[in-house]
Amino acid sequence: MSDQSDTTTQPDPDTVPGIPDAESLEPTKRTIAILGANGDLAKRLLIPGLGEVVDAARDISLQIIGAARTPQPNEEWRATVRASLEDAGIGARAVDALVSTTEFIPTDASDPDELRALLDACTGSPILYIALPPSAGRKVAEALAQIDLPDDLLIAIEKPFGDDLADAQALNAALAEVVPEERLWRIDHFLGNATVLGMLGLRFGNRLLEAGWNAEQIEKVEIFYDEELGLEGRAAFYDQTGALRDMLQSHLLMVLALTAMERPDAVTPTDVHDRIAEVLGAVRLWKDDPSTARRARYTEGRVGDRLFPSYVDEPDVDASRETETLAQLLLQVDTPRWQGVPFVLRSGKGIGDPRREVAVHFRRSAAPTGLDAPDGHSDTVLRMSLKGGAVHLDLIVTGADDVDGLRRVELEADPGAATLSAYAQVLAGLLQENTLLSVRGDIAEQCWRIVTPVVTAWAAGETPLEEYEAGSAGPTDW
Ligand SMILES: O=C1O[C@H](COP(=O)(O)O)[C@@H](O)[C@H](O)[C@H]1O
Repeated sequence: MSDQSDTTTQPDPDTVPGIPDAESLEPTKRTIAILGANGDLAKRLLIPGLGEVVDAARDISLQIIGAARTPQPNEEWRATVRASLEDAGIGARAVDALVSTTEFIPTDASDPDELRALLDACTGSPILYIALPPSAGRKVAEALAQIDLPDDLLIAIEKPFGDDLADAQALNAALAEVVPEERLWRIDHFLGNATVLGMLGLRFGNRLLEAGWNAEQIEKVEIFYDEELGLEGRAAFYDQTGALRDMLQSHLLMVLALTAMERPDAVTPTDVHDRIAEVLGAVRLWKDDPSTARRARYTEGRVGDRLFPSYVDEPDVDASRETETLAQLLLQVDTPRWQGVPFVLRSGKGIGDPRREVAVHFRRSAAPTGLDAPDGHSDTVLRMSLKGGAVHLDLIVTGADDVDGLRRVELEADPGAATLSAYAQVLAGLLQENTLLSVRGDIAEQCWRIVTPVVTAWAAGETPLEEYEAGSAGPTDW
């Protein structure tokens, strides 16, 4: 039985540490040169994200340079930038400032001389933003290693960070030849999600939760990020990537890390990253068994008012590839705090009524006989939404006139909408030179280590690729 209480608590934002405040950006003149500027990511997320930061912070001066191998007239590029910003609802002042200064420079990202020319064209402190497929990152790093670089250069690189563990290690080594770690941002926009970093405030700002955040009190943790979206024309990227690499290997493991890590001494990049690395170092597949990981892909179905073809019939999909559109991992965290607690991570595309939350299921209390909740679920559940940041606590209470009539009520704490989207929040960190919301190199490698046995088992065909109808809830019997 579920019941919506009207009890709403509003946490004081000042007590929740972490997310950089866009209003507090220092006046800076920067140029961000985007390698892969004609890609979907640049237009759909990166340029709008930069627009959001410029819109929110009046004192930042940013120039965007688009760079890609295929030449593009400046006028065409400016129109692209304008459309991308306007479609995202960026204010006219920021749109005009960014469009009036942007230019396009044709660049072969593996050619040292062309990279040198690109950096020379930057009028502000340069940021080289690598928005290219994982295989291209190393070539860029190797080309950069052959030229003199400006001392103030920052490098950002998009996920997935490499194709596998060995590739991520090689990419880390190549990038380390070019810039020190504190000038390198591995982008994972989930770190800018208000819920994810807000986890620090929620967990460590509430003694009640802090005291019960362990295996003695918690039965299981679910981290779900299902989406209604399907392939959306991204076959070139997604068909070689799949849900495990696209969502779980990067984003959902970061969410797990913030959920399960020990308390950092301070919310500084070093302290937080050390705690993240430590907890991820203790994560393994449940009982080290790759068959606990599951995969599936959608078949034809209706999602809302859209009719999805089967994944294999989507344009440019190679049906022989066995790409999964939904992946689930069952993990254990081998720290004293989490012995025996399963962590379920799942993300799927083409899901109707998708769940996007961290759900912490507390163990059942030893209520006296006769006080069991009528629906059989007497456990308390804390749900942290990964879309919007609201926190819900499902509690069991006694009915007002009936001491053994238990019912479930839901308390909601909604911190309200963040000024910046998750993507823009991470970009604000980059423009502020704050690495808190960047994925440190060792952390990126831990993420790959965790999923490697699954990648291997799936490549060997050891786990069946199941099917679910687009628009359904996905497989529910796992
Ligand atoms: O990085 C990615 O994330 C999105 C989901 O994040 P959202 O903030 O846009 O909801 C996912 O759709 C995409 O496949 C993936 O590459």
